[in-house]
Amino acid sequence: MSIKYVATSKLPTPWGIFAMHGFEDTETGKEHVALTYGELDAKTPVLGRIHSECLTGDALFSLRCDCGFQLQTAMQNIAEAGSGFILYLRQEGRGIGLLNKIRAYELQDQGANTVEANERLGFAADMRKYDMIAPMLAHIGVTQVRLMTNNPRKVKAMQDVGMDVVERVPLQVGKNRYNEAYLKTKSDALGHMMSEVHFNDDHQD
Ligand SMILES: Nc1nc2c(ncn2[C@@H]2O[C@H](COP(=O)(O)OP(=O)(O)OP(=O)(O)O)[C@@H](O)[C@H]2O)c(=O)[nH]1
Repeated sequence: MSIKYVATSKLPTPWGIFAMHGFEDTETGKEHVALTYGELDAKTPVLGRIHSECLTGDALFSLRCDCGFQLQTAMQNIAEAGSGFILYLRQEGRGIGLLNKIRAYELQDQGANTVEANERLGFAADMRKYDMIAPMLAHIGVTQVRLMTNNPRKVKAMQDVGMDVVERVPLQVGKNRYNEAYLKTKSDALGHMMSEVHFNDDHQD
């Protein structure tokens, strides 16, 4: 893994003006982004999130998952806190890629759950790796984190690269009639800590 910093620009959003830092994995060609807000101080715990790409949820308003809701809430929380970061990692579909995720969704439309669908396609339930986060966090100057996630594997990934995760901040938003079973499988089979996901089912057919 070789991560190269490329450039930084402003990213105005509904929640405030973030800075957007672009990185390239020169071995795989994958392009990753770190968003930062406010001043980050290596001596102070920073509110942050590692977010894996979900084109359908983050950009296409899908209600099949909670991804878009989590991303927006994380950005809002960071802006309200006055500082923070999001590492936006290009590992779509828990690492299987967009087209395979659509294949998996096709199987889920026929009754498989999110784990079974991956496995029927010959993939592990979660193929993600987090080795790119160390150079990205080093670049933005973060060492202590209040990590917004329900996923214990992300906490471990941070700790494995030497980050001090001073707190796990639950990010339980976006539950609706279309993703209820998906969230239950994440909790039952993938170990996500999701006891109190907020039910915001105001979406009609
Ligand atoms: N293979 C597969 N991937 C999915 C499905 N639904 C969502 N995803 C992907 O799951 C990933 C979710 O990423 P995150 O929201 O960062 O992480 P998480 O593991 O849910 O953990 P949190 O930090 O608690 O949100 C994204 O890469 C999505 O594209 C699905 O049904 N099948």
